[in-house]
Amino acid sequence: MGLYNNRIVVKVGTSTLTNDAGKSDLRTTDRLVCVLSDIQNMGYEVVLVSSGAIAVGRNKLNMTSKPDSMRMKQAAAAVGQCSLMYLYDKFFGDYDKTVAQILLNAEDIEQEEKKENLINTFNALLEMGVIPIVNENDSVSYKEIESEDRLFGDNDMLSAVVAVLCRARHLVILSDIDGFYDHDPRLYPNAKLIEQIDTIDDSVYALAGGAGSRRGTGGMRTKLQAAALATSQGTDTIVTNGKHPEALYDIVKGLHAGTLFPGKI
Ligand SMILES: Nc1ncnc2c1ncn2[C@@H]1O[C@H](COP(=O)(O)OP(=O)(O)O)[C@@H](O)[C@H]1O
Ligand SMILES: N[C@@H](CCC(=O)OP(=O)(O)O)C(=O)O
Repeated sequence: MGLYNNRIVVKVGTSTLTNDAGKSDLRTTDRLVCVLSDIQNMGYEVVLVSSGAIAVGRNKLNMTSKPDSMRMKQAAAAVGQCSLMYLYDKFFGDYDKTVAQILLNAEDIEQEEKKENLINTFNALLEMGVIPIVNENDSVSYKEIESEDRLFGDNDMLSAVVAVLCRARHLVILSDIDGFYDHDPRLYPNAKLIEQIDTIDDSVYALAGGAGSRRGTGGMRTKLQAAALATSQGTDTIVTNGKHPEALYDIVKGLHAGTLFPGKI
């Protein structure tokens, strides 16, 4: 079965949704919501994979530092997910859009029956013009937050899984940086942006460092893993800067933005 050419999955990371003080970056969030709504008005089906629950919860609970213990992270996620969805519902509502929340963990796609149900739910929502907003089910799926051999790893991988389930033409991973560079630009100021990567092999993984900010997790390594999965199923994957969500207009038109990992089939 082929891909849906008008279907796009967009992943946004914590580092885009929050500012340096750890509070919600309302302007960036609203601009992203505006562009996603506009793209849907242009005839595209949009799925948003959004991180941010732990950071937003942490802020709401006045936790001064990133919680170390699993129970505090899960508690922060439970509080933050609620606030995050309230914000999305409000912002998307301003553009006359309806959103839905889908919280997932690895078991939900490992079992064939659950996976089928999930695909049916996505399709039903998209047919009705709803914008599904997906996150890991952090408050129950401790494996996803902590374990090394986890399937989702973090939301980069989750977004690739969702793009594959939805058979989306495009997966766009919005980060706090313009794309994939030949070195981590935070450590190497002369690093150069790579516009297209056709093969994700060990030499490419060797260029990828970890998370850049206190708020992000995974860094470029998990984005490469996500791109490897999505492109193996034909989905074009783009890593670009979430501070400039207008790039999504170019991407749906097939124009260049950030770093492109072309789909393989
Ligand atoms: N080769 C690379 N190219 C670009 N960024 C890199 C690279 N290696 C490591 N990074 C880091 O990855 C960070 C983005 O990932 P992350 O901090 O997890 O944020 P997000 O919230 O977007 O997932 C960048 O800010 C950058 O410091
Ligand atoms: N599920 C977690 C986010 C985990 C994650 O992958 O974060 P990020 O690297 O900011 O995309 C949350 O909502 O806080």
